[in-house]
Amino acid sequence: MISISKFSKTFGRGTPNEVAALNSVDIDIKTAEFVSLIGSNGSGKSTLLNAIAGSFLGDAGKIIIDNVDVTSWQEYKRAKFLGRVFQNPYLGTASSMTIAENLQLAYLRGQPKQFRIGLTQHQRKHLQERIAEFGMGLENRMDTPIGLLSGGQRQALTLLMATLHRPKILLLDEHTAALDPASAEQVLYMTEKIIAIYGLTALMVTHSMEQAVGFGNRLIMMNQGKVAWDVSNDEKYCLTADDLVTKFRDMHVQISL
Ligand SMILES: Nc1ncnc2c1ncn2[C@@H]1O[C@H](COP(=O)(O)OP(=O)(O)OP(=O)(O)O)[C@@H](O)[C@H]1O
Repeated sequence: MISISKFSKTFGRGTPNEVAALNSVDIDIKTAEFVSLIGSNGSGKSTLLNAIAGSFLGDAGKIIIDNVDVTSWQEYKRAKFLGRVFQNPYLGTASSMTIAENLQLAYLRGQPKQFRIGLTQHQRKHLQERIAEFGMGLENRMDTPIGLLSGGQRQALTLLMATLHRPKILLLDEHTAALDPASAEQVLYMTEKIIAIYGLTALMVTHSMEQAVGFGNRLIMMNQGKVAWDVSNDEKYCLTADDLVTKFRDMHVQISL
C-alpha cells in the first residue's frame, strides 16, 4: 500500500539550521496495517507523515501509494488517498459552524458541484448514527456550533470527518495527546474500530508507550531520521511499555557513546 524507498529530506540545507529530518528511509506498509510510530523528539515522525501527505517534496527517494508513484505529487493531489488528524483539536473543524454543517462539508467533499446542495434527511440520520457510536451524546447536538464543544468532542468529530470517505490511508499525529484520559481512551477506541471496520492503512504517532504497545499490529521506532526498530504481529503483541522504555534507553546510550 505505501512503499517508501531511500527517502531523504533535509531542512535548511546549507544554513546553520540544517537538519537531516529523514535520512534514506525505507518502509513498506501493507494494506490494513496499523503502525504505531514512536521515537524521541525530533526523530522524524511528523516529517514522515508529512512526506506521505506531500506537505513537501523530498530531496531523494520514492513514495508509492497503492502502486502509484506519487513522489512528485503535490499535497492537494494526494489528499484523495488520505485522512489526517492532528494533535490540536482546533484544527480540522470550523468553530463557527455547527456539527451538522461541519459534517456536511466533509460528507459532500469530493462530490460533483451540482450534488453539493445539502444533506438529505437520510444522510443526516446516517451521520447522526455514526456520531452516536462515539458515546459522547453529540448526536443530540447536531445544531450546536463546534466552538462550544470540548477538545475531546472536537477530536471525535475530526476523526469522523477524516474517515467519512474511507481514505486508503489514515495519518494520526499524536491525535489524543491534548485530550483528558477518558476522552483519549474513547477517541482511541473509535480510531481502532474505524481502522478495523474500513480496513484502513494507518500510521499513528504517539509518545505514550502504553498506546504504542496497545494499538496497532506493527510498531516502528524512529531515531535521527531513520527507522531504528520495526516489529510486527506476534513480536509486537508480546511487547510491554517497559520493553519500549528499555529500548529508548539503549538507543540513547548508543547515541551518546
Ligand atoms: N518545516 C521544517 N523546517 C525546518 N525544520 C523542520 C521542519 N519540519 C521538521 N523540522 C525539523 O526536523 C526534525 C524532525 O522533526 P519532526 O517534527 O519530524 O520530529 P518528531 O519526531 O515528530 O518530533 P516530536 O516528537 O517532537 O514531535 C526536527 O529537528 C525539526 O526541527
